[in-house]
Amino acid sequence: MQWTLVIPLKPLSRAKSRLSDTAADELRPGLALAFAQDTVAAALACPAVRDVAVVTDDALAGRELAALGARIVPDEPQGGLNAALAHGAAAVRTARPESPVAALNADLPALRPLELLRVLDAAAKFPRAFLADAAAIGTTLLAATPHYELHPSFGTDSRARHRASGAVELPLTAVDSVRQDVDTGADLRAALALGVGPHTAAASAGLLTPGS
Ligand SMILES: Nc1nc2c(ncn2[C@@H]2O[C@H](COP(=O)(O)OP(=O)(O)OP(=O)(O)O)[C@@H](O)[C@H]2O)c(=O)[nH]1
Ligand SMILES: C=C(OP(=O)(O)O)C(=O)O
Repeated sequence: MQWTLVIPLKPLSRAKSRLSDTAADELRPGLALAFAQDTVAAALACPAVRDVAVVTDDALAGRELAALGARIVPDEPQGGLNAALAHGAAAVRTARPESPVAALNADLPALRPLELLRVLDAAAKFPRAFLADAAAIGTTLLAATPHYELHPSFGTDSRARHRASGAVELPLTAVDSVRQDVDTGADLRAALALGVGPHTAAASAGLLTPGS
């Protein structure tokens, strides 16, 4: 199955507020962009991914992610994360009604294409399926196969909500790079330990010193 991924990205100036104890105000927009660049590049390198649509109103991020090969969809609803995802999925299905679609967070800087392949192949067996994040509280990926709506319910405690909505939780092991979202300094440290993409490696150089 060849998937279209929908990746939401809020304006960089407002992104990653929970990293404020790790990265200063003037550094966080660049970090958020780097996370998104590494996420999009790894997603596009996955053999099960046909294309990537990024829902964002950020002009700089739009240019940089389009340069990597993503389609940019303006965040027309202006209604937050789930409205942006539903809008992106609808745009995809308008163009290709039979397309399998999956929402993927933009903050997965350690994402590995072959781990994403395993997740998407597993998701292909169910109408709707999701992968819990590394903290086992949230969600990093929510997938819907053809003829099924995504019905995204991301945000705090989204794992329980997605499960309650009928989506099947994928019980995969060894897909840490798809689960490791970065919200806090501890998350960034965990992602760096897994191995991040080049944009995040450059943007985070010097941020976390050993033992800090
Ligand atoms: N297009 C769009 N994307 C959003 C919106 N809100 C959040 N996102 C994206 O959804 C994902 C998860 O978002 P959050 O965890 O709420 O926000 P964050 O910027 O990653 O981190 P915090 O500021 O620390 O909450 C990230 O990829 C965000 O960029 C929105 O209103 N529109
Ligand atoms: C939006 C989510 O992630 P975050 O932890 O980045 O808020 C989520 O887990 O549904």
